[in-house]
Amino acid sequence: MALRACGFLVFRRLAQPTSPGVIEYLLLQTSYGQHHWTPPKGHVDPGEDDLTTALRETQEEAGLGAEHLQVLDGFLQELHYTVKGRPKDVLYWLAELRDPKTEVTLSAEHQDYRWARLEEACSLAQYKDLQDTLRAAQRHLDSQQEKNGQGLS
Ligand SMILES: Nc1nc2c(ncn2[C@@H]2O[C@H](COP(=O)(O)OP(=O)(O)OP(=O)(O)OP(=O)(O)OC[C@H]3O[C@@H](n4cnc5c(=O)[nH]c(N)nc54)[C@H](O)[C@@H]3O)[C@@H](O)[C@H]2O)c(=O)[nH]1
Repeated sequence: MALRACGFLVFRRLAQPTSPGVIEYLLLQTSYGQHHWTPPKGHVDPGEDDLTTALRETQEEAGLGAEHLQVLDGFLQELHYTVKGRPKDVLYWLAELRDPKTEVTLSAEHQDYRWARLEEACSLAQYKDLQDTLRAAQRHLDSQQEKNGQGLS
């Protein structure tokens, strides 16, 4: 059976005095293995539902709880890759940090974090499937912004 993990592409909007808000995505760098960068996510516990896992892992790994996050409707991406010969399914929702100044608090699983604009986030992410997911998130946010009559950078 495939491993299953769930998490959030957490983003924040930084208000700009002369231009529309800049979007930054939260990535965490693991303190083990290849020190890869990943959005907050983790394995689904037995009997746990996917969204609860995403919230729990984001609280544990970044110190951001449901009260800090606005989960967006209409965005859910599923990644499928292999870890040590075993298939793994990873689900990401998109969530906005309500107050962009909220501090991130790491656990021992991660050694660093970065708020990164799309291109930097894609460069940190390394994996094409995660890069595609970040780009899909940006398209989703851009299209929402267009509907609301505002531009995004
Ligand atoms: N000491 C040590 N301990 C480890 C290690 N490994 C785990 N632990 C322990 O596990 C706990 C974490 O448990 P949770 O938080 O519940 O789970 P996750 O959040 O799911 O975390 P993981 O790290 O298990 O899973 P991934 O991020 O998926 O990385 C697995 C591999 O997949 C590749 N990979 C990663 N992302 C992508 C992607 O987007 N796209 C593609 N295509 N590939 C990707 C990459 O090659 C990577 O090496 C830690 O506390 C450690 O105790 C390790 O190597 N050494």
